[in-house]
Amino acid sequence: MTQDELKQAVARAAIDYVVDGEIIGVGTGSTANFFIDELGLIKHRIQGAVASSEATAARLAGHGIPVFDLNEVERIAVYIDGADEITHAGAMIKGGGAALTREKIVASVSGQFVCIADGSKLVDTLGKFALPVEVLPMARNAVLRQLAALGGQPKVRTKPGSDEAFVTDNGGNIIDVAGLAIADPVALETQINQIVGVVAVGLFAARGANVCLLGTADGVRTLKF
Ligand SMILES: O=C[C@H](O)[C@H](O)[C@H](O)COP(=O)(O)O
Repeated sequence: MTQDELKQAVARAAIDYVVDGEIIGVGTGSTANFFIDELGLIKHRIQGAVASSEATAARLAGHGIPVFDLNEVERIAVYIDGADEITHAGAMIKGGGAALTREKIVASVSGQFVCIADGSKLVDTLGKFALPVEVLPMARNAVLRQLAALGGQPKVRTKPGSDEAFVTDNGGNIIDVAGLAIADPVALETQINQIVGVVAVGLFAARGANVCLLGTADGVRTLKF
């Protein structure tokens, strides 16, 4: 099976976690895109969705799914999203697509976090994937120096084919920290959250996934945490 087929399989399996009549929290990225396409097929069953990025909002709207502003919504039953890495305990690195801050916000008000990922994302220790951190632009270099002190190799993400800093949906920049072997994800998440100028860190450990639907050659595995 190709990686896309594995992503499609978990996206389809995630439909079982959609709660009828509710508003669904929807993540960002290639796996989430497969999920949005599946959600489009059952859109009559839901009230609508809250998006974790402008790209996701556009794709949802393209399927005719009503997109709600989070400020209009009191509670979200379930949040469904991909991950860049996930451990056997449900801690994740997210933000490869730069949507980590809105993803974290939407996930924080959701009852259940269902992670959908192909099998390559399951790891024993987080950190092979460079850890994304969203920062306020004026604090970019100050935060970069503090992140370097943690032992990794931080680098400002640039726009494709350019030396200019990449700009997120929130007007922030992203610093990717390579070379961290993350022994204690909750402790590192707390530590990075305390750096002034950080908007959000792509470690989802204090609030990790409740369920992971993992695409493997033998079918979709369900991990519960
Ligand atoms: O910012 C992007 C998100 O955190 C994605 O969920 C993550 O990067 C995984 O994306 P993909 O499903 O494309 O591997």
